Amino acid sequence: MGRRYHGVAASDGIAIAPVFVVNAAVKNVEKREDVTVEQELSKLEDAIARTKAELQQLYETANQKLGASHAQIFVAHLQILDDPEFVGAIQSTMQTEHVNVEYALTSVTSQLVAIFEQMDDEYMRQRSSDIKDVSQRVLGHLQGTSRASLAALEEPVILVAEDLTPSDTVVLDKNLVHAFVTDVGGRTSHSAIMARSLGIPAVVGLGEISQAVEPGMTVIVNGLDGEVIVDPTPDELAMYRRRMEEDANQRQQLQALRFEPTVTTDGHQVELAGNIGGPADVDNVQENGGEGIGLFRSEFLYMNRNAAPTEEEQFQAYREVAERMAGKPVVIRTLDVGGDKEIPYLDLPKESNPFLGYRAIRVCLDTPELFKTQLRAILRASHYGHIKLMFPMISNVMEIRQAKQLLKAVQSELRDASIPFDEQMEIGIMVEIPASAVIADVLAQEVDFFSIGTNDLIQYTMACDRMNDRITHLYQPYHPAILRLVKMVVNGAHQHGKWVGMCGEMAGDLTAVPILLGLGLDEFSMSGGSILRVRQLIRDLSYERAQALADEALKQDSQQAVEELVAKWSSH
Ligand SMILES: C=C(OP(=O)(O)O)C(=O)O
Ligand SMILES: [Mg+2]
Repeated sequence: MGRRYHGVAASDGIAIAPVFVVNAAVKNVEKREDVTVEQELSKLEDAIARTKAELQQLYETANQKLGASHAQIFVAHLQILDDPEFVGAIQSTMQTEHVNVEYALTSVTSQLVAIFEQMDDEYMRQRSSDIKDVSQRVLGHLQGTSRASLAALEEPVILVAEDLTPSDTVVLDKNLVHAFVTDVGGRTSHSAIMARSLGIPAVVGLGEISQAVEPGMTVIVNGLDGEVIVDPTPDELAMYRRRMEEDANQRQQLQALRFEPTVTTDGHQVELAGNIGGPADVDNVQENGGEGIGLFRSEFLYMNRNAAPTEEEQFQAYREVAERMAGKPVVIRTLDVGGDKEIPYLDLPKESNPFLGYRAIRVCLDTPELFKTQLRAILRASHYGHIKLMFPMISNVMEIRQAKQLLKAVQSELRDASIPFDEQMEIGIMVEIPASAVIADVLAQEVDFFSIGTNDLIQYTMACDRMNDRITHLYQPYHPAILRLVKMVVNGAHQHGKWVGMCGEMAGDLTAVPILLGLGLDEFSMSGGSILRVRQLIRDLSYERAQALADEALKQDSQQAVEELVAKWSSH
């Protein structure tokens, strides 16, 4: 038997390929004083030239795939390599102390990082992480363990890493990277979301898998069950190759449903949409028959850069998505920063309970200039497609009113400037805090729609951190309390003639879907790869039976009882 590891099933599918270890941990740097300074200087020059070439390539790939705003970070990194304070300091350390280049590089880096980290200015503090990043790249070239080769893969591989950074994932070629496997992370971490949007299998949160494999070893990644098999036996390989084939056949067959409506056997229709983090993810939603974008996580536009994206940069991204969706709805969620989503340049305070703290709409209402820039960009883009606006983390009616007040102010500025926008744009909120679910009937009078964010709703209802792997058994989507809250939200919306969707992970969960359908959900939004399977399931169901199932599920005493009920129900 091969060695088996269990982690979080982050993106489904099966892959078999040799391992490519990303950034095989940079080896420890020793201080050596028996060096020839000339030689060390020339090694530095060479490593810097290679790092520049690598950054240039990253810049071009990012610019092409994700747009200028995402590419900007690499320009900043290139500038560091031209900065005499950095390069000059490394050279003079080698000359005055007669030490090896690796040592000079790491000691200058730590000195600069320490200086920058103490500065009051957040922008300057952010520079310290850029310097660390650039220094790692140069060191990688000096030690021959660079991440650079990731951009120049030639054979299919499975990436194994402690974690993958946005600058790694930007350059991935999904034809060659067949899966991801990482030590850290959960279903909502960056690498997991990225894998789902690329449509490749991934297992994350595996502990120390990056230490347990050697480059070139064969591994099987089973993203359906969250399992990784290292060094599989011929029997295991044969079995998983068969499963891969079945999986591929099934996907092929599902393509027949790409342009079909999602309608039950007794004629009840719902909408299936996709979740995206930016324009690059639209393809995957369209290839899988998404009827719209149910969640555009706009915070991804703010990540991996040194300053907030300008109005124009945001406008271009929103407009591109709206145009490519060609009249189909695109729900853009305003900035949801905080919790696990860090954006260093926004200078948010460190908090002991960040998920219960200063995040999302709370930050936006408190920094109206930042918020209004985004609202202007979204409104301007609304002229080019069917955009809907959504506010995250709403807990009370006052937040909605304040946000709408700011929106009104921006609308009137645009009118004054004769800039066109969609006057009828729908305004909705995420329902992801239990308080909002309970007063959904009240909130429904303030908005056009709801989208239920179960990723947060479950963690807040169960008092169970969604990132904490010690308590995953308490993170229970089918807990009757969650089902009852969903029911309250659906009823609250429908009572006032508003539609209600769900964009948390639960919307793509095949066990939950029949119950959610029966509870009356109008729209289901999920990662692109899940859409067709959910469509197939719903097209085989009767709405009447699903309603009876939902009624029964609400009466159960536990998540386990609900699971048993669904299993029994499905087999009839
Ligand atoms: C969709 C949600 O938002 P996010 O995962 O981005 O917090 C949610 O909370 O369910
Ligand atoms: Mg959320």
